[in-house]
Amino acid sequence: MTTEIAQRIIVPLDVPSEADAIALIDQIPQVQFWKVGLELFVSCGPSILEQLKQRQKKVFLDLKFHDIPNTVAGACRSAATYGVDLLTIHATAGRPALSAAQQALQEGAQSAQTAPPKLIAITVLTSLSLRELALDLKIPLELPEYALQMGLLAQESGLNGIVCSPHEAEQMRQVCGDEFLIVCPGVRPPGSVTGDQKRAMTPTAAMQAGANYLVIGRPITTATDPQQAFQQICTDLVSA
Ligand SMILES: O=c1ccn([C@@H]2O[C@H](COP(=O)(O)O)[C@@H](O)[C@H]2O)c(=O)[nH]1
Repeated sequence: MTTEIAQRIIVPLDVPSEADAIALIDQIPQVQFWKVGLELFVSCGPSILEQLKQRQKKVFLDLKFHDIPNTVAGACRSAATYGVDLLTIHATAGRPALSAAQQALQEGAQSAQTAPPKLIAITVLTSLSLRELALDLKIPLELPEYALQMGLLAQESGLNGIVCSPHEAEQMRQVCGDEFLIVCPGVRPPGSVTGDQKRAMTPTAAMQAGANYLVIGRPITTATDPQQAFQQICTDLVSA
C-alpha cells in the first residue's frame, strides 16, 4: 500500500547540477517518479533523463512550454524522443498551440518509436495568489473559475490533463471527469514552510480533492533526512 502511494508522489529535482541530482536520486531510492524542471535541464540537458531511465524511474519533464504554435510544436517533437512520462505546456499558450503541441508529440514519438509522454497544461501557477491574478495580471475572473476555464481549454485541445493547485482539484475532477490527469504541486505536510507557494494544501487533503499525483519538493529535498521525510508523507497518506 505504501508502495502504491509512493508511486503517486513526484519529487522535483530542483538542484543546480547533474551531480547534485544523482546524489538526491540515490539518497531516496523509494522515490519512483522524479521531476526535471527548468533549473536542472538548463544546467545539464537531457543526460539527466538518461540517468533516471537507467534507474528505471518515471520522469516528469516540467519545461512549461509557452510560445507560438510552430515553436511549441518543434519543442514537443524533440521532447517526444526522450521517452519521458509527463510534459508540461502553459494553457495560456492558447488553443492552436496546445493542439499543435499534442499533435507534434505524437509525430515525434512515432518517429522515435517510443511512447509519447502525456501532455499536461499549467492552469494557474500555484505561486500566484487571488490578489496577484486580479491586480497584476488583470484577469477579470475569480481564480477558481479562471483555472477551470484553463483546464477545459486543455481538455478541449486534446491534452491528457492539467497541473493545478489542490484548491482547484475537486472542481476540476467533477467537471473534467475521471480520465483527466490532475497533477498538484503546492503541497505541504502540516507545519511545513509554504515559501513561495500561495495556494498550498496538505498531502492528504490534496489526494482527497482528486489529485492523481502530488508534486512535493522542498519539504522532502531540504529535510535533514529526505528519505525519512518522504516515508513519513507516504505513511500519513496510507493511514488517512
Ligand atoms: O503551478 C505550478 C507548477 C509547477 N510547480 C513546480 O512544482 C515544484 C514544487 O516544488 P516545492 O518545493 O514543493 O514548492 C517546483 O518544481 C515547481 O517548479 C509549482 O510549484 N507550481
